[in-house]
Amino acid sequence: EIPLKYGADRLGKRSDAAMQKFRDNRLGAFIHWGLYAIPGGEWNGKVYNGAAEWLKSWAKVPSDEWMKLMDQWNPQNFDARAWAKMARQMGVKYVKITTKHHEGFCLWPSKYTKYTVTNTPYKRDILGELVKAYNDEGIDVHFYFSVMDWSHPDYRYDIKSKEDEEAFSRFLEFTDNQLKELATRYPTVKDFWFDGTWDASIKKNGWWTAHVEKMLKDLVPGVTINSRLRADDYGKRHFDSNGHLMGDYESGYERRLPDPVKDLKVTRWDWEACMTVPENQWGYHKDWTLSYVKTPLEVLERIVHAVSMGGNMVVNFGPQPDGDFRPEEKQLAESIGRWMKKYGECIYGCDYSGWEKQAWGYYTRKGKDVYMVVFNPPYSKHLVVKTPVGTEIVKAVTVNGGKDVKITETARNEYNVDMPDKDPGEPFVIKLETKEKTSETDKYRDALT
Ligand SMILES: COc1ccc([C@@H]2N[C@@H](C)[C@@H](O)[C@H]2O)cc1
Repeated sequence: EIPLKYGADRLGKRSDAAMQKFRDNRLGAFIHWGLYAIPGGEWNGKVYNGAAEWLKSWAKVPSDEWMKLMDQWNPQNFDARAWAKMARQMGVKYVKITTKHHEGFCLWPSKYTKYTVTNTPYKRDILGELVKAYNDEGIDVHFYFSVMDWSHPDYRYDIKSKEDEEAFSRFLEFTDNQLKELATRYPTVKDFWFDGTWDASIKKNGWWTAHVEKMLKDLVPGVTINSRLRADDYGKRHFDSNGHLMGDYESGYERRLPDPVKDLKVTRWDWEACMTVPENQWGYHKDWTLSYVKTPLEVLERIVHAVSMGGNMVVNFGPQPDGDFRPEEKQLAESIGRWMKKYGECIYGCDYSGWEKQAWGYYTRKGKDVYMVVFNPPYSKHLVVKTPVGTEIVKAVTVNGGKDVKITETARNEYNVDMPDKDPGEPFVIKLETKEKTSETDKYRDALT
């Protein structure tokens, strides 16, 4: 292995209680809320179909002009407790909030910049109110933090001169101060999810990313940090130059998921995916007709897909400038919540089963129980299940019905599991209780070929 000073500081998954809680949570929500919600994708009468939180970039708006949006930041319908109730009803166990996105506007009253909620007509500490409201509902709070900050004169995309070096060193100190502020003002924070860390300037300062991970773990015992923060001695990101994951969980699956057959390697580490409901909108965009918008069923399938491979899924919400949510997002939260209420035991605290995926859907596992989450009912009316050698199915029951399901052994380690006689009309779940096979004589005979 290559000797590294700033590579992975741990091999294998974290096994402490805080990480287990991160893992057991499985389903989270993203909140992308900032000045970009005010224009909602439109600038000077032109609607841009790129991601709304990047409008400043698409419309080439200078930062001082963009920050004038602060004078319009006055979300009169903002109600942190209503947001937290919506999250609880959706069944999310944690919420990741954009404390500061690339634009540099802070949802908390930071002392280190004038670009904060304090200097707006609204004044109030949005982040503080949200942390309290979510925690009061038993929901963990994670902080999204963009290192890249378009509002800061000392930010550099690359380091090409002594001047760059001095400016960026000031910028890294500013960033340290903001992170210490977040960790001390909001000590119940459970995770920092870093973004805006792909530039050469960061890759040339891998030491700093290792320092940030250590600083936050000293300030907030148990806190988790995503892999996207980290760069090693040679600028390698996410995985260090020896191929070891940095940070506590892989965070590269943004608007995409690992293939359930070809990418089984991801089951070796912790990972968390995040997704948008339109094709590519994180912040509020006034016109959702510009791209395909996923149905609740399509969102649900992605949630189950992630958990079936040992990952978490974070579903994004882009609140309106008035502080309320658009109807499509309220309906999505309700719909997912109704399903989670009935079948959530196949999600929370579940992991990769190690079983071979079948066409009808996905497996998840909790201890010796394996869940079949059926999205595609077969014409044969039988759900084919292949168990690993040495594992046998003792019993099958419907989740949210508790009805026994008939299983027929059809070959060695193969079973037909009957479909419920009444079509549930929605993705449904069968729980398989398994046990390790006693060594009995095997009545099956392989063909001689
Ligand atoms: C250059 O490509 C991107 C794409 C998305 C992002 C940000 N990551 C997502 C989680 C959102 O915050 C999006 O703005 C940044 C750069």
